[in-house]
Amino acid sequence: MPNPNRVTEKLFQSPSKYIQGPSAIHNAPKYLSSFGVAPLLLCDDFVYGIAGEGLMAALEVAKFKVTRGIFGGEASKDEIVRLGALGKDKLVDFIIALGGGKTIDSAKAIADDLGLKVAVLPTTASTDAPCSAGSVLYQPNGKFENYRFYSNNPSIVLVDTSIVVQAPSRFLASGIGDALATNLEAKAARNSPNFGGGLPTEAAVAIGAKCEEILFKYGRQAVEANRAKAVTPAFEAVVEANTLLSGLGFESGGLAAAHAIHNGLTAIDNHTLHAKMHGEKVAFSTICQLILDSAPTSEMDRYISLMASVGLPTTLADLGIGNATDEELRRVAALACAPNETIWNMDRVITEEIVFNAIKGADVAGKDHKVRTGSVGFL
Ligand SMILES: NC(=O)c1ccc[n+]([C@@H]2O[C@H](COP(=O)([O-])OP(=O)(O)OC[C@H]3O[C@@H](n4cnc5c(N)ncnc54)[C@H](O)[C@@H]3O)[C@@H](O)[C@H]2O)c1
Ligand SMILES: [Zn+2]
Repeated sequence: MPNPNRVTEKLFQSPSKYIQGPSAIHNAPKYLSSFGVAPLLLCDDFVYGIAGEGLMAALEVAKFKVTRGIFGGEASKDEIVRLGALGKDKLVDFIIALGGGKTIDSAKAIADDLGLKVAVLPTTASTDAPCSAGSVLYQPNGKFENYRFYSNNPSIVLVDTSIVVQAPSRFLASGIGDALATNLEAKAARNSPNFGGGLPTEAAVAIGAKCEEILFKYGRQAVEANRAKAVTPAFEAVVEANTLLSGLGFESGGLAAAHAIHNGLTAIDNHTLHAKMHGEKVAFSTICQLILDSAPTSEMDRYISLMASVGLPTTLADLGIGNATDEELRRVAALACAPNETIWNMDRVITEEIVFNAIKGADVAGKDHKVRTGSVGFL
């Protein structure tokens, strides 16, 4: 019987404009002039100090009437309602997100609530948040709450690499962990609808592959450049891979097991684990994805070597849960297999038992790699 619900059309979505370069923030007034005259500038106190103050001054010179919204640190409903009320009260006509993934996710939600456009100015290259039409929301205590999807992507994403290079290299490495999952998950989810509800286009497939190519070519070199605070061509390439290519690649390509297992890890209550960055948890989960993909050892080694070379976790112990019991890992697998999870985008047979075994298989693959290379990691 033909399935009447089967999606047949392809769909690709993206921000309207992406700008990246050293000192790009100086051109923000020019790029933002078509959006309105009274932005709500959302950033936390730390980011205000390193970039917000300068941006605010430049916008005021260009005659924008800027309202500063001080982001409290969690992408929670409470925070979104509080800052949305501020924006409404001050009659703002567009939103600017300046900061990391949580600031960006909150700004997207505020813009959607107020029916306004959002301009995203990431100050780290640590996640896929800048380009996507979605937010990951949390409870004020940091527990995952829900995903929220929007009909539009951010209108503009502007990345100033002179600011991003000032961030600790752990942020760039974490972005590499997140971006390394993109191509593998898109390949595993090739025949399932993407986040826009259509099938992946050839462009999305090519973007995922290009993203991965750049990470293997320049990932380690970029992290070293970041440590030296040097904006080099390798650094620029990896910032683009982490931010633009991975963002477009995951949203229009699709996610699979790696992000589902990342979400499943919240089933374990462990402080060290939860202090890990998004991309660090995704890195280990990507090894699980490789196991489920039946990747040969040589292929596993290629990914694990890159992860290890930039300090990403490759074992459960690296994540702080080396002593996790089978019962705990089964809870991770169960959560990764929740009905709405992206793991179901995969073509292969998936059960909680298969995922539990993949987690154990990934852990021993990471351990085996450490023994063979004598590496101890430096996280
Ligand atoms: N919406 C999406 O598509 C998507 C995709 C992936 C991840 N995410 C979300 O992104 C969030 C993680 O984002 P994150 O890793 O950027 O962390 P984050 O937003 O929590 O930021 C971490 C810290 O970095 C600081 N910071 C920002 N810029 C800095 C700089 N240049 N130098 C030094 N410190 C700086 C901030 O002040 C903050 O304290 C998670 O909530 C995750 O769920 C969203
Ligand atoms: Zn991610």
